[in-house]
Amino acid sequence: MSAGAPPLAMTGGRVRLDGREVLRGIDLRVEAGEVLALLGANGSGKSTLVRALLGLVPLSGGRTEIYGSPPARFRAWHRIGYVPQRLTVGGGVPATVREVVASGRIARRSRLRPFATAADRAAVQRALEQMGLADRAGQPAQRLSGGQQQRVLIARALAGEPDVFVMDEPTAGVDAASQAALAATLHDLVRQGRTIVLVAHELGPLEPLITRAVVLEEGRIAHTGAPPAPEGDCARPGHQHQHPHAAETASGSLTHWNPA
Ligand SMILES: Nc1ncnc2c1ncn2[C@@H]1O[C@H](COP(=O)(O)OP(=O)(O)OP(=O)(O)O)[C@@H](O)[C@H]1O
Repeated sequence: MSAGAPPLAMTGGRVRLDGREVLRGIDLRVEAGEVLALLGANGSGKSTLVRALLGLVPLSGGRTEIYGSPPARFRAWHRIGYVPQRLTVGGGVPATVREVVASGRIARRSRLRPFATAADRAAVQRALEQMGLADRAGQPAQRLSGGQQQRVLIARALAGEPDVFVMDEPTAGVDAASQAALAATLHDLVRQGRTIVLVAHELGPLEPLITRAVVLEEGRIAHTGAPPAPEGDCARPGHQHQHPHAAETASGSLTHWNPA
């Protein structure tokens, strides 16, 4: 890990899946304190990109670094909180909501401190409360609804108190009240200087937090620029944010982007 290296940096990143090039030369550097939204149509490569940034999908070309280290050599995983698109923990195992959320602390364990501490328990409880799950802590996670399970995954990442959150569609299937709770929680984290990368189709209440938007099209970065500005019609209550203007570049508006 090199001092001053950005949290995430990919250069010429390529990913091939089933013989098809899904990412085609991605240059993306995420600076500390940014709140980056990855936008784009279904299948444009957003999930693959966040997974590749974390080394969960191997690159077929280019390179990617986490705090200056290739993923295979990166060790400080407690600095990274990943919220995958779907529940991937507890499959077949009747883990409770609290157990799943507590698993977010595991990367903080060490040989010297192998057991859960009071600080671990407090962080888990705080994360459960932030995501409105405290009264469901003892329930099997598998029996929760899709939106509730998504909140469990967010709480798991929050519990780890990472420096960087990488969230793949954190608001998908999550009700309005929980989206607002997530926005408030992320707002606090941003004020504390945390870095957030999130994939989204609909930014909803997260929109004011976004500092940069990157739009993917068929595995390439088509546009990058300022976050959507809620003005005029967009400021109307109930406006459906489809955002063809989602990422206005300094050099001009992004009129070509049409979300699927
Ligand atoms: N394991 C895999 N094997 C083969 N192809 C895959 C695999 N995972 C994803 N793909 C393909 O890669 C492309 C990009 O998928 P990805 O899930 O990254 O898109 P996305 O932008 O996140 O889409 P969505 O908005 O629907 O979540 C798609 O065409 C998809 O079919």
